[in-house]
Amino acid sequence: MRLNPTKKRPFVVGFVGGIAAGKTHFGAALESLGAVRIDADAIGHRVLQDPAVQSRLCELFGDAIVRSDGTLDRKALAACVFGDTPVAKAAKLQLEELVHPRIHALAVAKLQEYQAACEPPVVVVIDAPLLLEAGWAPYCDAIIFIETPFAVRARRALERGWTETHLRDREASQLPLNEKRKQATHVVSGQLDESQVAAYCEDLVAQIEMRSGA
Ligand SMILES: CC(C)(COP(=O)(O)OP(=O)(O)OC[C@H]1O[C@@H](n2cnc3c(N)ncnc32)[C@H](O)[C@@H]1O)[C@@H](O)C(=O)NCCC(=O)NCCS
Ligand SMILES: Nc1ncnc2c1ncn2[C@@H]1O[C@H](COP(=O)(O)OP(=O)(O)OP(=O)(O)O)[C@@H](O)[C@H]1O
Repeated sequence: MRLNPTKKRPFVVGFVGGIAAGKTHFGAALESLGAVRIDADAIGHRVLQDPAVQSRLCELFGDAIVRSDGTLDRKALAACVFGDTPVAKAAKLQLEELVHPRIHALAVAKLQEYQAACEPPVVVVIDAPLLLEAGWAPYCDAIIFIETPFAVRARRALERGWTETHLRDREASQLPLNEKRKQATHVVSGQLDESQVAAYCEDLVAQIEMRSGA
């Protein structure tokens, strides 16, 4: 039996950049053109709801990370793991050792599901803030760095309820921006207006379709 020899493989786009650079924004624009998006933050939040994960987190960080109604307090957990002290750094490693393999397995399963679909999507977007750090680059056909100045990102993060310190603490624990930029295959401004973002994504999809002969 031949297995659908003409079936096209989806083109996988990973977005990287600073926090609040606009990765999800570009991903959503691609989704509106028919792409599907794998959202690593959302998968991470699901993993944190796993009772076995929660119980291990309580062993590691104490019961204060769980609210009185039994749900995990992500803000409290964030306070344990993001910071410049050796204790916070060790705590972040412990959290990542616990959740990253689970996030990775779920994301890869999702990617394989899209790849095996009878009618695979033309584009799969991987929206993973730690795409490079967590070793997901080999899954990507293109890695797009979104270039957005710190001041703009700080304003966006503020609107999300973060302080500048939150932003700096988290960003300090990621790969430096110049390194992310270096490892990318494309660079785009994170300050494009809506119609420019749409035009960029339309052009990208057109190039991908042309390449794959779709
Ligand atoms: C620490 C947690 C509980 C904080 O939850 P919170 O709701 O405040 O943040 P959220 O998950 O929405 O992440 C927001 C942003 O923080 C940054 N961030 C999250 N985790 C990390 C990390 N381990 N290292 C560096 N930056 C991180 C990312 O830029 C992310 O987009 C949560 O981020 C978490 O469980 N992180 C570990 C899992 C992880 O690494 N997720 C990233 C996807 S691979
Ligand atoms: N080009 C843009 N113009 C105007 N606002 C934007 C633009 N790009 C992103 N934003 C806004 O900035 C905020 C952060 O964007 P987004 O969530 O896409 O960033 P992110 O890189 O995915 O963030 P994170 O690092 O937390 O995953 C959102 O409120 C979004 O609507």
